[in-house]
Amino acid sequence: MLKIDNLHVEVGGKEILHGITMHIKPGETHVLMGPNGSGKSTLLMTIMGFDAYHVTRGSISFNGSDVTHMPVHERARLGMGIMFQRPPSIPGLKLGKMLDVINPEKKPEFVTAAVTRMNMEEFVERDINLGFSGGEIKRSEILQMMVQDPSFIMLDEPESGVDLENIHLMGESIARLLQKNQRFIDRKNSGLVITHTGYILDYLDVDKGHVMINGEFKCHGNPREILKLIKEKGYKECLSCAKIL
Ligand SMILES: Nc1ncnc2c1ncn2[C@@H]1O[C@H](COP(=O)(O)OP(=O)(O)OP(=O)(O)O)[C@@H](O)[C@H]1O
Repeated sequence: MLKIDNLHVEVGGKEILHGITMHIKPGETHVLMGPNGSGKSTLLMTIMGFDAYHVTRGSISFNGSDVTHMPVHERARLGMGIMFQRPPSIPGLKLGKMLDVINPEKKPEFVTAAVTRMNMEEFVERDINLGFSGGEIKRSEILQMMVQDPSFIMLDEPESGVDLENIHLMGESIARLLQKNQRFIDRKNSGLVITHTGYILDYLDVDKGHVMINGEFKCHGNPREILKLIKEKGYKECLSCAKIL
Protein backbone atom coordinates (compact mmCIF):
# COMPACT_ATOMS: atom_id res chain seq x y z
CA MET A 1 0.00 0.00 0.00
CA LEU A 2 2.71 2.49 1.02
CA LYS A 3 6.27 2.29 -0.24
CA ILE A 4 8.86 4.81 0.89
CA ASP A 5 12.27 4.64 -0.67
CA ASN A 6 15.38 6.47 0.58
CA LEU A 7 13.38 9.54 1.65
CA HIS A 8 15.32 12.69 2.49
CA VAL A 9 13.28 15.62 3.82
CA GLU A 10 14.17 19.22 4.64
CA VAL A 11 12.17 21.47 6.94
CA GLY A 12 13.05 25.15 7.33
CA GLY A 13 16.21 24.61 5.25
CA LYS A 14 17.49 21.78 7.48
CA GLU A 15 17.55 18.10 6.57
CA ILE A 16 15.44 16.22 9.17
CA LEU A 17 14.99 12.81 7.53
CA HIS A 18 18.11 11.16 6.15
CA GLY A 19 17.07 8.27 3.92
CA ILE A 20 13.94 6.54 5.25
CA THR A 21 12.83 3.31 3.60
CA MET A 22 9.67 1.45 4.62
CA HIS A 23 6.93 -0.71 3.13
CA ILE A 24 3.46 -1.06 4.63
CA LYS A 25 1.29 -3.73 3.02
CA PRO A 26 -2.53 -3.71 2.83
CA GLY A 27 -4.03 -4.60 6.22
CA GLU A 28 -0.83 -3.93 8.15
CA THR A 29 -0.38 -1.50 11.03
CA HIS A 30 3.08 -0.23 11.86
CA VAL A 31 4.22 1.68 14.94
CA LEU A 32 6.79 4.46 14.98
CA MET A 33 8.78 5.10 18.16
CA GLY A 34 11.73 7.31 18.97
CA PRO A 35 12.94 10.15 21.17
CA ASN A 36 11.50 13.67 21.02
CA GLY A 37 12.61 15.57 17.96
CA SER A 38 13.81 12.49 16.06
CA GLY A 39 11.59 13.18 13.01
CA LYS A 40 8.52 10.96 13.50
CA SER A 41 5.90 13.70 12.92
CA THR A 42 8.01 14.98 10.03
CA LEU A 43 7.65 11.58 8.36
CA LEU A 44 3.84 11.59 8.76
CA MET A 45 3.49 15.20 7.57
CA THR A 46 5.68 14.41 4.54
CA ILE A 47 3.66 11.31 3.65
CA MET A 48 0.50 13.47 3.80
CA GLY A 49 2.20 16.10 1.62
CA PHE A 50 2.23 19.32 3.64
CA ASP A 51 4.02 22.22 1.96
CA ALA A 52 6.68 22.90 4.59
CA TYR A 53 8.15 19.40 4.16
CA HIS A 54 10.44 19.29 1.14
CA VAL A 55 11.45 15.94 -0.31
CA THR A 56 14.96 16.43 -1.63
CA ARG A 57 15.65 12.80 -2.50
CA GLY A 58 13.74 9.51 -2.61
CA SER A 59 10.10 8.71 -3.28
CA ILE A 60 6.71 7.89 -1.77
CA SER A 61 4.37 5.58 -3.61
CA PHE A 62 0.77 4.89 -2.55
CA ASN A 63 -1.18 2.00 -4.05
CA GLY A 64 1.19 2.03 -7.01
CA SER A 65 1.00 5.81 -7.71
CA ASP A 66 3.98 8.06 -7.17
CA VAL A 67 2.65 10.70 -4.73
CA THR A 68 6.02 12.23 -3.78
CA HIS A 69 5.05 15.68 -5.06
CA MET A 70 1.28 15.40 -5.05
CA PRO A 71 -0.73 18.04 -3.12
CA VAL A 72 -2.41 17.13 0.20
CA HIS A 73 -6.00 17.19 -1.07
CA GLU A 74 -5.18 14.72 -3.85
CA ARG A 75 -3.51 12.35 -1.38
CA ALA A 76 -6.61 12.64 0.84
CA ARG A 77 -8.77 11.80 -2.18
CA LEU A 78 -6.63 8.71 -2.81
CA GLY A 79 -7.39 7.54 0.74
CA MET A 80 -4.78 9.01 3.09
CA GLY A 81 -5.84 10.46 6.43
CA ILE A 82 -3.91 11.96 9.32
CA MET A 83 -4.61 12.69 12.96
CA PHE A 84 -2.35 15.54 13.99
CA GLN A 85 -0.39 15.74 17.20
CA ARG A 86 -1.45 19.38 17.66
CA PRO A 87 -4.21 20.27 15.19
CA PRO A 88 -5.00 23.97 14.76
CA SER A 89 -8.21 25.64 15.97
CA ILE A 90 -10.44 26.87 13.15
CA PRO A 91 -12.44 29.88 14.38
CA GLY A 92 -15.65 30.35 12.39
CA LEU A 93 -15.91 26.72 11.24
CA LYS A 94 -18.24 24.52 13.33
CA LEU A 95 -17.26 20.89 13.83
CA GLY A 96 -20.72 19.83 12.60
CA LYS A 97 -20.29 21.80 9.37
CA MET A 98 -16.89 20.21 8.79
CA LEU A 99 -18.39 16.74 9.30
CA ASP A 100 -21.08 17.56 6.70
CA VAL A 101 -18.51 18.33 4.01
CA ILE A 102 -15.60 15.94 4.70
CA ASN A 103 -17.12 13.02 2.82
CA PRO A 104 -20.22 13.57 0.65
CA GLU A 105 -20.63 9.78 0.39
CA LYS A 106 -21.46 9.45 4.08
CA LYS A 107 -25.15 9.77 4.91
CA PRO A 108 -26.27 12.12 7.74
CA GLU A 109 -27.28 9.07 9.82
CA PHE A 110 -23.71 7.74 9.60
CA VAL A 111 -22.32 11.09 10.75
CA THR A 112 -24.82 11.33 13.63
CA ALA A 113 -23.94 7.79 14.78
CA ALA A 114 -20.20 8.63 14.66
CA VAL A 115 -20.79 11.81 16.71
CA THR A 116 -22.70 9.80 19.31
CA ARG A 117 -20.08 7.06 19.38
CA MET A 118 -17.34 9.60 20.15
CA ASN A 119 -19.50 11.47 22.74
CA MET A 120 -19.18 14.68 20.75
CA GLU A 121 -22.86 15.74 20.55
CA GLU A 122 -22.28 18.97 22.46
CA PHE A 123 -19.27 19.90 20.31
CA VAL A 124 -20.85 19.95 16.84
CA GLU A 125 -22.03 23.54 17.31
CA ARG A 126 -18.60 24.70 18.50
CA ASP A 127 -15.76 26.03 16.35
CA ILE A 128 -13.27 23.26 15.61
CA ASN A 129 -10.81 22.77 18.48
CA LEU A 130 -11.42 26.27 19.86
CA GLY A 131 -11.20 25.86 23.62
CA PHE A 132 -11.39 22.05 23.34
CA SER A 133 -9.41 20.19 26.02
CA GLY A 134 -6.50 17.97 24.90
CA GLY A 135 -8.61 14.81 25.09
CA GLU A 136 -11.57 16.46 23.34
CA ILE A 137 -9.29 17.47 20.46
CA LYS A 138 -8.14 13.86 20.06
CA ARG A 139 -11.76 12.61 20.03
CA SER A 140 -12.69 15.27 17.49
CA GLU A 141 -9.77 14.21 15.28
CA ILE A 142 -10.83 10.55 15.36
CA LEU A 143 -14.43 11.55 14.67
CA GLN A 144 -13.38 13.51 11.57
CA MET A 145 -11.33 10.52 10.43
CA MET A 146 -14.28 8.17 10.94
CA VAL A 147 -16.30 10.33 8.54
CA GLN A 148 -13.44 10.75 6.04
CA ASP A 149 -12.98 6.96 6.12
CA PRO A 150 -9.42 6.77 4.69
CA SER A 151 -7.75 3.50 3.76
CA PHE A 152 -4.34 4.61 5.07
CA ILE A 153 -4.53 6.03 8.57
CA MET A 154 -1.74 8.02 10.20
CA LEU A 155 -2.03 8.78 13.90
CA ASP A 156 0.39 11.05 15.75
CA GLU A 157 0.35 10.09 19.44
CA PRO A 158 -3.38 9.33 19.59
CA GLU A 159 -3.33 8.53 23.32
CA SER A 160 -1.37 11.53 24.58
CA GLY A 161 -3.38 13.68 26.98
CA VAL A 162 -6.35 11.30 26.91
CA ASP A 163 -7.88 9.99 30.19
CA LEU A 164 -8.05 6.22 30.77
CA GLU A 165 -11.76 5.88 29.93
CA ASN A 166 -11.34 7.78 26.70
CA ILE A 167 -8.18 5.85 25.76
CA HIS A 168 -10.48 2.82 25.70
CA LEU A 169 -12.96 4.64 23.44
CA MET A 170 -10.17 5.93 21.20
CA GLY A 171 -8.44 2.53 21.07
CA GLU A 172 -11.62 0.71 20.06
CA SER A 173 -12.51 3.37 17.48
CA ILE A 174 -9.04 3.27 15.94
CA ALA A 175 -9.20 -0.55 15.85
CA ARG A 176 -12.47 -0.27 13.88
CA LEU A 177 -10.91 2.22 11.47
CA LEU A 178 -8.11 -0.27 10.91
CA GLN A 179 -10.63 -3.11 10.46
CA LYS A 180 -9.08 -5.12 13.28
CA ASN A 181 -12.37 -7.01 13.65
CA GLN A 182 -11.75 -8.62 10.25
CA ARG A 183 -9.36 -11.41 9.33
CA PHE A 184 -6.00 -10.12 8.13
CA ILE A 185 -6.55 -11.21 4.54
CA ASP A 186 -9.91 -9.39 4.43
CA ARG A 187 -8.51 -6.09 5.74
CA LYS A 188 -7.91 -3.32 3.25
CA ASN A 189 -6.96 -0.52 5.62
CA SER A 190 -3.44 0.09 6.88
CA GLY A 191 -1.97 2.38 9.50
CA LEU A 192 1.13 4.11 10.80
CA VAL A 193 0.93 5.11 14.45
CA ILE A 194 3.35 7.18 16.53
CA THR A 195 3.41 6.24 20.20
CA HIS A 196 5.67 7.02 23.15
CA THR A 197 3.83 4.99 25.79
CA GLY A 198 2.56 2.03 23.78
CA TYR A 199 -0.91 2.17 25.48
CA ILE A 200 -2.54 2.05 22.07
CA LEU A 201 -0.93 -1.36 21.42
CA ASP A 202 -3.48 -2.87 23.85
CA TYR A 203 -6.16 -2.19 21.22
CA LEU A 204 -4.32 -2.72 17.96
CA ASP A 205 -2.94 -5.87 16.51
CA VAL A 206 0.29 -4.28 15.29
CA ASP A 207 2.51 -5.90 12.69
CA LYS A 208 5.81 -4.07 12.96
CA GLY A 209 7.61 -1.42 14.99
CA HIS A 210 10.31 1.02 13.83
CA VAL A 211 12.61 3.15 15.97
CA MET A 212 13.65 6.49 14.53
CA ILE A 213 16.65 8.33 15.94
CA ASN A 214 18.01 11.54 14.44
CA GLY A 215 15.99 11.12 11.25
CA GLU A 216 17.04 7.52 10.56
CA PHE A 217 15.55 4.11 11.33
CA LYS A 218 17.78 2.30 13.81
CA CYS A 219 15.72 -0.75 14.66
CA HIS A 220 12.75 -2.69 13.28
CA GLY A 221 10.77 -5.52 14.83
CA ASN A 222 8.19 -6.55 17.39
CA PRO A 223 6.92 -3.27 18.90
CA ARG A 224 6.30 -4.70 22.38
CA GLU A 225 9.83 -6.09 22.55
CA ILE A 226 11.22 -2.78 21.33
CA LEU A 227 9.19 -0.83 23.93
CA LYS A 228 10.38 -3.19 26.69
CA LEU A 229 13.97 -2.64 25.62
CA ILE A 230 13.51 1.15 25.53
CA LYS A 231 11.85 1.16 29.00
CA GLU A 232 14.63 -0.95 30.47
CA LYS A 233 17.68 0.48 28.73
CA GLY A 234 16.64 3.68 26.94
CA TYR A 235 17.09 4.71 23.34
CA LYS A 236 20.87 4.46 23.66
CA GLU A 237 20.44 0.68 23.45
CA CYS A 238 18.66 1.08 20.08
CA LEU A 239 21.64 3.02 18.81
CA SER A 240 24.08 0.39 19.92
CA CYS A 241 22.03 -2.62 18.86
CA ALA A 242 20.56 -1.27 15.60
CA LYS A 243 19.25 -4.69 14.65
CA ILE A 244 16.07 -6.51 13.81
CA LEU A 245 14.33 -7.76 16.98
N1 LIG B 1 9.95 24.54 10.58
C1 LIG B 1 11.00 23.97 11.17
N2 LIG B 1 12.20 24.58 11.16
C2 LIG B 1 13.28 24.00 11.73
N3 LIG B 1 13.24 22.80 12.36
C3 LIG B 1 12.07 22.16 12.41
C4 LIG B 1 10.88 22.69 11.83
N4 LIG B 1 9.88 21.81 12.03
C5 LIG B 1 10.41 20.78 12.72
N5 LIG B 1 11.70 21.00 12.96
C6 LIG B 1 12.64 20.14 13.72
O1 LIG B 1 12.61 18.85 13.19
C7 LIG B 1 12.93 17.91 14.21
C8 LIG B 1 11.95 16.76 14.14
O2 LIG B 1 10.68 17.19 14.60
P1 LIG B 1 9.46 16.19 14.69
O3 LIG B 1 8.28 16.96 15.14
O4 LIG B 1 9.36 15.44 13.42
O5 LIG B 1 9.96 15.20 15.84
P2 LIG B 1 9.18 14.02 16.61
O6 LIG B 1 10.05 12.81 16.52
O7 LIG B 1 7.80 13.89 16.08
O8 LIG B 1 9.17 14.57 18.09
P3 LIG B 1 8.15 14.41 19.34
O9 LIG B 1 8.28 13.00 19.82
O10 LIG B 1 8.69 15.39 20.33
O11 LIG B 1 6.77 14.75 18.86
C9 LIG B 1 12.89 18.69 15.53
O12 LIG B 1 14.21 18.93 15.95
C10 LIG B 1 12.18 19.96 15.17
O13 LIG B 1 12.59 21.06 15.97
